[in-house]
Amino acid sequence: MKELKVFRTCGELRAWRLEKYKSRGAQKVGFVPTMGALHDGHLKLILHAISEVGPEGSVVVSIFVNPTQFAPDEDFDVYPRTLDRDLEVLNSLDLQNMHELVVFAPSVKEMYPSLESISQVLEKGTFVNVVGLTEMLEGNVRPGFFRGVATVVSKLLVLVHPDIAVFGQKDVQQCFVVKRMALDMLFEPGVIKVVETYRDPVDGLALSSRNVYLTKEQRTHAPAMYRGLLLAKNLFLEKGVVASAQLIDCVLQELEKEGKEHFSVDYIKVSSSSDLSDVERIGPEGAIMSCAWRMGTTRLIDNILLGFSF
Ligand SMILES: Nc1ncnc2c1ncn2[C@@H]1O[C@H](COP(=O)(O)OP(=O)(O)OP(=O)(O)O)[C@@H](O)[C@H]1O
Ligand SMILES: CC(C)(CO)[C@@H](O)C(=O)[O-]
Ligand code: BAL
Repeated sequence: MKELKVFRTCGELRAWRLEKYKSRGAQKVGFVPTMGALHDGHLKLILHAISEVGPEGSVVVSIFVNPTQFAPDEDFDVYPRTLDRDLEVLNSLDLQNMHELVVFAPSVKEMYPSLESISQVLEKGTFVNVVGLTEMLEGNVRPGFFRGVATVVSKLLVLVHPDIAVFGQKDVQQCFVVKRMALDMLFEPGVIKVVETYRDPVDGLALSSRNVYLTKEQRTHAPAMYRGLLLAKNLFLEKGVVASAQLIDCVLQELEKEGKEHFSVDYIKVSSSSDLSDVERIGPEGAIMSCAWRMGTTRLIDNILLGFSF
């Protein structure tokens, strides 16, 4: 079994990356950014990166709970931090088919050296902001969220300089935002790859680090949202229904059947595949149907693609 390399500082990661360029320039580097508390959804992204870089390649997995994407009333302080377990999970992967796996687990001070931008009171510091694409859906409910994501992802891309960086479709708006940021900030064309959502094989609930917050009862009700999304997808594909209101109603009916008191819905929307604005009818370019809801204090998201793919 090959040893994992674990770097805690930007300096160590930079030095490693420089060595890669110097030694064998043709080796590919894949990158999977995460906030840790690794689950099988993350592992799918890592396996995807491993298969893309090939046996000579390296994959960097970052584990960093990024303070700038959490609002003051969100769960930054209690977000699951399980680094030792995460390292065990990564160590147990079969690494025979690849050159090396690197974990980058920096401190907040490493990623935000002036510490200015992490202040929730001061509006100071350096940020990357994707204006447009970030104000609706998740951005409407979590103002500042995508500014934090775009900022940290651009820092990480600068450090790792990967050939490919892999993101999960579960966070569909994040995929749009990161792709646009990479395009506009002149990162390598095509560097951002999106991998489909990995779901519980039995009931289809999208795996998420936040699922651990669900009570047993909430967990049994949670998959109804995905069932609703699938029924809507079926209406679109089999019956040619393109009216957003009808598709949204189909999801709401499924929640009603499950008991709508279990779901506090933030939004269920059908959005344009070019700029994520609301659409009334789905055109030939397809659309994204996405939703966010709360079960008690836990907030979950999910989506399906209708006639569109990344
Ligand atoms: N079920 C999943 N299938 C595929 N990718 C996923 C899945 N869950 C998370 N990811 C992806 O993993 C990457 C890291 O996500 P993150 O560490 O925030 O995990 P998470 O489970 O989404 O956590 P949270 O519940 O806090 O949103 C992101 O690109 C995210 O889209
Ligand atoms: C991309 C990311 C690691 C940036 O902090 C985070 O938003 C996530 O885990 O999806
Ligand atoms: N998975 C996206 C990170 C977040 O929800 O904070």
